Amino acid sequence: MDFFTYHNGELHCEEVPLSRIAQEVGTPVYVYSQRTLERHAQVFTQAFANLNAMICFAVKSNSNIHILRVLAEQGIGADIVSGGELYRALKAGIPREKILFAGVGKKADEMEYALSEDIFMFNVESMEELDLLQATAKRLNKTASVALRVNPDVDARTHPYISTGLKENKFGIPMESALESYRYAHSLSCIRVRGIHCHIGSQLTAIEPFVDAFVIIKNLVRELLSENIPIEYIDMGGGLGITYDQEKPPLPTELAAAIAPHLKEVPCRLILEPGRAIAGNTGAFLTRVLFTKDNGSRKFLIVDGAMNDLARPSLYGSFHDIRPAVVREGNTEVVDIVGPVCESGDFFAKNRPLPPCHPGDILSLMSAGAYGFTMSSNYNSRPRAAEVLVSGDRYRVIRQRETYEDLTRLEELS
Ligand SMILES: Cc1ncc(COP(=O)(O)O)c(C=O)c1O
Ligand SMILES: N[C@@H](CCCC[NH3+])C(=O)O
Repeated sequence: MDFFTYHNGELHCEEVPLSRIAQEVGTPVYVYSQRTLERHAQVFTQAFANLNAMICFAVKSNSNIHILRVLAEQGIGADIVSGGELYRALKAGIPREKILFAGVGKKADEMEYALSEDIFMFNVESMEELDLLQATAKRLNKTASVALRVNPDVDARTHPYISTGLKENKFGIPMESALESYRYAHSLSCIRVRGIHCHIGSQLTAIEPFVDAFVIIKNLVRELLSENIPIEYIDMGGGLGITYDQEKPPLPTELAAAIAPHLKEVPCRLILEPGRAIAGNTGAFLTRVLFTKDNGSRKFLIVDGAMNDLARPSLYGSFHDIRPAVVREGNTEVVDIVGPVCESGDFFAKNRPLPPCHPGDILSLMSAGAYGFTMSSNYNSRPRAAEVLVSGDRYRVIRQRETYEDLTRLEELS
């Protein structure tokens, strides 16, 4: 459920008409609904409350510090993948004891930063990484709490670019060597083994892959415990999908119910790292129609947003619902919605039926709250979009639109 709805033919975010934001802040612009964000955080947290799960939001999905602050107020922690995300999480007031550091390629300076901030846990993905963490912790006279990320070889049945739990993927430690890797980790003086981590992919719309992976992990945990290797936490990562189009992903309560009987069999606390399920449907991306163009066989709407602002359609062929901010009467037309970037891959939708649109009209690309702004770039020297947070009948800019000066600021060397 979200709070983007039409009133009298005008699309609103909570009580604010999107056309007003477009007019006052300009386009392209990301608009987030605080009420939706809070609701999603609460629904997710409550679904797993009986299981006493720790919820760490995947900062990569939306890293604006104002969004993170809203989530921190809901008691949510952070799953980070870089020093930059750690900086943001701390700045947003996420308590260090709720911060997990994941990722296949952590650098020594990032480990040093995280160790000096005493974060909760590192999710380690290779033995070389473990050695570097041991050496770094030793140098700083610290102990690093660790979970090893294992790769259960389970098919998440999602887009291949965001499937991470198959043997062919770069993520995690293979199941065959997991036991041996844990024994080694347990022997290191500055490593405290505390958990096990697994994340099989993103935008999952079936429950079975989660359960299959959980059962594999549970069995491994039993083996580890029998060797007196202490596993206090099972971190199942993120991955729960959302509805972009017609998908019917499991509800958080359904996922909780499916995992609960297995979790009972081991003395571990559950950790989850949702990104999209919390942030995805809290955001919309607004773009203005610049021109229309009919080349005889196709009709194009050329808009002022582009693949640099919202990469998902170009990158994965993803579907985002597109709604006019103000609905015009008239016959539906089938159009390609494309941006100004010099690539044919710069499109938001192809062959999409839309009500009639004219230059100046505002279109809203829905479900853009996760992996939207965070994946944006300055390609074609396009300043990145502004971000706005709506609460009730008010809104505030939570990230200013970049300027031309911002584009060259770091190149001014003398
Ligand atoms: C380790 C890890 N945790 C959590 C997430 C968040 O995933 P999602 O946004 O699908 O919940 C990701 C991204 O897929 C990830 O790689
Ligand atoms: N960027 C991807 C999700 C990646 C998940 C990263 N672990 C998307 O937009 O769907």
